[in-house]
Amino acid sequence: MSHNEIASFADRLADAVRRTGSVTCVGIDPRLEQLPASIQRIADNGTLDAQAAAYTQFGCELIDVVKDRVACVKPQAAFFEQLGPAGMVSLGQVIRHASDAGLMVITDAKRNDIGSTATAYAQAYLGVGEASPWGSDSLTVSPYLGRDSLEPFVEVCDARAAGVFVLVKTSNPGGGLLQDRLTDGQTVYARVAELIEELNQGRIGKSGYGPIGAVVGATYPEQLAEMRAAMPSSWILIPGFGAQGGTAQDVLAGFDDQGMGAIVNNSRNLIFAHRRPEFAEKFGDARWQDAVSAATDEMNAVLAQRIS
Ligand SMILES: O=C(O)c1cc(=O)[nH]c(=O)n1[C@@H]1O[C@H](COP(=O)(O)O)[C@@H](O)[C@H]1O
Repeated sequence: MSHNEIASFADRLADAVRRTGSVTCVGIDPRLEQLPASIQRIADNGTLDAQAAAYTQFGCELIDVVKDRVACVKPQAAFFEQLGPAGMVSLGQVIRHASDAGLMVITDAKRNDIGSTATAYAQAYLGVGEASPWGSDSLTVSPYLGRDSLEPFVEVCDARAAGVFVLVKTSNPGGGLLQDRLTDGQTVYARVAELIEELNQGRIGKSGYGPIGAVVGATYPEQLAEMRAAMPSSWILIPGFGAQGGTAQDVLAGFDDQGMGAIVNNSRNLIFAHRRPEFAEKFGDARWQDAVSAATDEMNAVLAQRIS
């Protein structure tokens, strides 16, 4: 399929959310020691290649479990990079499997650099089908290098119907050291939001959203409300739900009045659901896929109840 024939990233994400009735994003953050025993066994010989094979198997099986339950997945590049070249091949296989399964893929690699280098990152990651070697619908990026570092991503988003999620207000406790600083009477994160809103102008699709999304943590509900208002044209990726303490109540302010415009990531509490006491007893390690589906259904239900 040519990228010229496909709808914009923002519109495809809106369609996927509507089709699945889910705003959950399943974070694919594999950690060897937390994988089910049947998957860990693949890595028994202790090599990075074997561990990468385990990550591929886990990622693909996980995708098969959630593909009809959620709109999108977010593979976390760090865990794959940690394994060297074999891990990067595994990341590519997992992205491809998700895309083939009809899921929207956000590759979480938090990339960016000076403009000319940013172009290379954008070309590498963005665009499905034959458009890019990684084949992601979207990528997380840092705004730290300024507007000219984001513009190459915007150009590639335009050319390939792709999207990015720019770090605005991150979920970690220390993010405020820089993000909350006041400059000209405005926080740094609010200045980033202003830039995102500017970049989306002229690019807004029928969903009402543009290709430049924002990352705002579930752990900062007040700032999430502030950012929803500041960026009416921006999809918000909300991480920090579950393991980091964010609740359904905390993420409500990220949605528009149609219950759209935001997706809520959960990694550990979904993908390792077989380790959570309430699911461990019922399903155990051997039925880890059932634990993932139960945890995903539960998160979908809790969010749907609050958002509607
Ligand atoms: O960009 C992200 O997705 C991200 C931004 C942020 O502010 N906080 C944050 O936790 N993340 C990512 O979201 C995932 C959260 O994982 P869990 O805490 O296991 O749900 C990890 O892959 C983080 O790298």
